[in-house]
Amino acid sequence: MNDREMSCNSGGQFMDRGRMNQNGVVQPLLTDLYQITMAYAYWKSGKTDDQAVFDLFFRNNPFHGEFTIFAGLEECLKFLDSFHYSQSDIEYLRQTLPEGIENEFFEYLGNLTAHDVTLYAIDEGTVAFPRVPIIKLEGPLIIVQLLETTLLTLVNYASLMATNAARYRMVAGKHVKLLEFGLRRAQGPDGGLSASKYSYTGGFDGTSNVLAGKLFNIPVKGTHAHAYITSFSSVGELKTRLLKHKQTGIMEDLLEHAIRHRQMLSHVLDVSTEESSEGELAAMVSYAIAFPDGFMALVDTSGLLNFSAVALALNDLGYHALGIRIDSGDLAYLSCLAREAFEKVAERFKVPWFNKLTIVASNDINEDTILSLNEQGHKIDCFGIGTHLVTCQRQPALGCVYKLVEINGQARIKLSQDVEKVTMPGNKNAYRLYSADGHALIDLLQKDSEHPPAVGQKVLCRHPFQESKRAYVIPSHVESLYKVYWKAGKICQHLPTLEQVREKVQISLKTLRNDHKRTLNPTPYKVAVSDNLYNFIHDLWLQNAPIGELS
Ligand SMILES: Nc1ncnc2c1ncn2[C@@H]1O[C@H](COP(=O)(O)OP(=O)(O)OP(=O)(O)O)[C@@H](O)[C@H]1O
Ligand SMILES: O=P(O)(O)OC[C@H]1O[C@H](OP(=O)(O)OP(=O)(O)O)[C@H](O)[C@@H]1O
Ligand SMILES: O=C(O)c1cccnc1
Ligand SMILES: [Mg+2]
Repeated sequence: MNDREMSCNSGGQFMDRGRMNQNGVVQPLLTDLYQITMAYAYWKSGKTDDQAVFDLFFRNNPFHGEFTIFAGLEECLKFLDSFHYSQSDIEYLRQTLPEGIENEFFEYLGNLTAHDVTLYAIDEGTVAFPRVPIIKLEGPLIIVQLLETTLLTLVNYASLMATNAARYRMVAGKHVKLLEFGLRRAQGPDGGLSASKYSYTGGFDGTSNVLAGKLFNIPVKGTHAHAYITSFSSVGELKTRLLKHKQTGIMEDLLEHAIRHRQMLSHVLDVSTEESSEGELAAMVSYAIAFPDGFMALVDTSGLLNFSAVALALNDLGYHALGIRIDSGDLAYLSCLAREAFEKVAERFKVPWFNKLTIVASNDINEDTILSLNEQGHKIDCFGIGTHLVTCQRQPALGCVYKLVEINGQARIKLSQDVEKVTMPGNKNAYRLYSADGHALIDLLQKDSEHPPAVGQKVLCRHPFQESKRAYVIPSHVESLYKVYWKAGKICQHLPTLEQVREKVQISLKTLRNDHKRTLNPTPYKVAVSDNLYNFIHDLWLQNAPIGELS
């Protein structure tokens, strides 16, 4: 039994604690069958030592936006590090692949590692743009081909999720807290964990997903569900009403305090005590007894009276409630109503901290809901967002692809009727050119043999396919986008923590002009090729495009 099997059998799907962890389900067989059948055919045709270059890139930004956040790199590196077919993998392949596969091939697979591969990538957490490879791999054709599907599955959802989260963060503004509540609606358990991890990367503040909290060191947060309220129908059901005073240590009847305050509050808030449910009061009292320092209650329209009564009762015993969650109705209106009520109570009962009670809102929230709530004016401090965040409702997949661009030093181009799908051939480098005010101006792809662009020097940037579209750029700063992350069997960069990647996202987004980031009709960010690469692509295109015949 190898390490991987042991770690799965010992109950943990994920290994290690703390940093970004390798998911146990990520292993060489987590791929499409055709990668392995191609590997055999490559092997049979003597291509074992062919040297290939593959680009991993996407063609369109998601969510009708003009940027994408690159995420998933660390998982890719961990995958390369552990890449190895176990005995049982080989056994399974023997039984599964078509008959007649030579035994030596299985021996070859059994000894295969990613040690001869070199991986270049842009930093995880940076903004990325269509056609600029976010990862570039060099190495023996068979192994680099075998990595395709797994790398794509590690990057596509991670980047989509991080981008989605970053967009929610942009519309919510930096002062509102964002919590990910999506596990129950996510695409399965692994989708749920990835959603929690990468929504944190993209700018969320925490998750309700406890396992994600443990594995990735993400803050875990939560309130309570409707079930807790509806599980009580009267105060008679309370097994205890007693709570120790925080300072004196004397046990007091919390319910009694709450009922007394409820009478007075009903005048202040202009709500009759008849309108508020006794079961709800019982539920809130019992929850407050369980969490006197962390009392956060789910309120329906009528719940403000009971909440305020219990919060004032807690105050009598030396505790400060945290706030409420609203999960139905008009969230803008109800949040304003709640804030107004809290302000009244703060003044009338001389409890200034009541002004600062947190108002959490949830219920099918998406980017548009937040934009609309912003327009209407609201008093929400925190959004709990599930379904639309984790399922990426507006666009459920990012279309990263993995294309062969060079083999044995020869550039390869994939032609298509659709110009969008023509690949950028050859081994390339990528640079981001910045203006004097620190904004990213353009991403420039060059042949790897070219000199990098230099600060203060005019560089011709050409649209890859439209001859007349070109511009001179004099960069104030040039960023070489690729770093070697994996070489000779080793991760060769210091890997940032999840927290650092999260910070990187915000830093990187700041370099983008606002018109690239706005939600409605954002301006496309320019991606260009050097004059040299332009001519190279078009010569190769002509060489490879068959000449038609008219008859
Ligand atoms: N002020 C508002 N502006 C725009 N959208 C809102 C506003 N308030 C709530 N919403 C959204 O409107 C939708 C209301 O959904 P729905 O009518 O199903 O909920 P509800 O009936 O209020 O609550 P429940 O979940 O209890 O059925 C939700 O997607 C919510 O996020
Ligand atoms: O709405 P989301 O963005 O997915 O956020 C998570 C939701 O999950 C919970 O209730 P659930 O949806 O399970 O039940 P309910 O809304 O019908 O009460 C919670 O009350 C939120 O409404
Ligand atoms: O803690 C919460 O309020 C929560 C958690 C998951 C889903 N909905 C709400
Ligand atoms: Mg719901």
